[in-house]
Amino acid sequence: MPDDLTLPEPVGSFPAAGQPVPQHWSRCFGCGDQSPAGMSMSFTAGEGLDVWGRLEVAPRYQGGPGVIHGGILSTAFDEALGMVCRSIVDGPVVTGHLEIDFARPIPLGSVLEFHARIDGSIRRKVYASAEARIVEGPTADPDVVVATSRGLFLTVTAEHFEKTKDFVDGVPERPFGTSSI
Ligand SMILES: CCCCCCCCCCCC(=O)SCCNC(=O)CCNC(=O)[C@H](O)C(C)(C)COP(=O)(O)OP(=O)(O)OC[C@H]1O[C@@H](n2cnc3c(N)ncnc32)[C@H](O)[C@@H]1OP(=O)(O)O
Repeated sequence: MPDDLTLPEPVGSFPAAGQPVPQHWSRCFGCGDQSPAGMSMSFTAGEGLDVWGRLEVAPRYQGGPGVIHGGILSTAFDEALGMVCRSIVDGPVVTGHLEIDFARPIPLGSVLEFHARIDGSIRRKVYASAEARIVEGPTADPDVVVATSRGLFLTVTAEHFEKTKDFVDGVPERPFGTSSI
């Protein structure tokens, strides 16, 4: 992380502390309410440049026997870190780099709480970090951090999605999306 980062003021569009942070896109796999196979994560604004997120670990998120798939957990962190960028960016961001440390197994049936914060920004780059705790479920302990993450997000313009925006319901000539099978 660069040592010349700044911590901007929150943007006016970011909700007040304790208020829901709305989905950024209804079809988003992480937070969208029109993504039936998605994760339906919800978010609340924190006191500063931070958000709280919630994920119910459904049985279909299974990786190893009885535990969450690491890719699902990575997706949840991606979403939480992207969401906190909204505290300082009034426009779209995309993930440039994402890293995860998996500290404890997370059983299916858990409810995970994410706390994500802005570490700083410079030019188009926003650095954020987060941790996750199990707050409900068989091994719930709000004092134990079960995973941590850091990410770099880049602000982009609407033009970034220009070539893909017509594919929101799938690629028409390819009924199974972009797969060749
Ligand atoms: C409505 C609200 C929604 C907000 C809420 C959003 C929540 C969404 C949550 C899900 C988000 C996703 O999963 S998004 C999907 C996954 N991500 C993607 O598809 C992105 C694919 N990658 C790209 O399109 C591109 O590589 C970009 C846009 C990330 C960067 O390309 P670019 O725009 O040409 O930028 P570029 O000039 O290369 O780099 C700009 C600066 O960033 C640095 N940089 C770029 N990439 C990296 C990198 N991986 N690691 C380190 N540094 C990097 C460069 O060194 C440079 O630093 P310097 O010279 O300034 O020092």
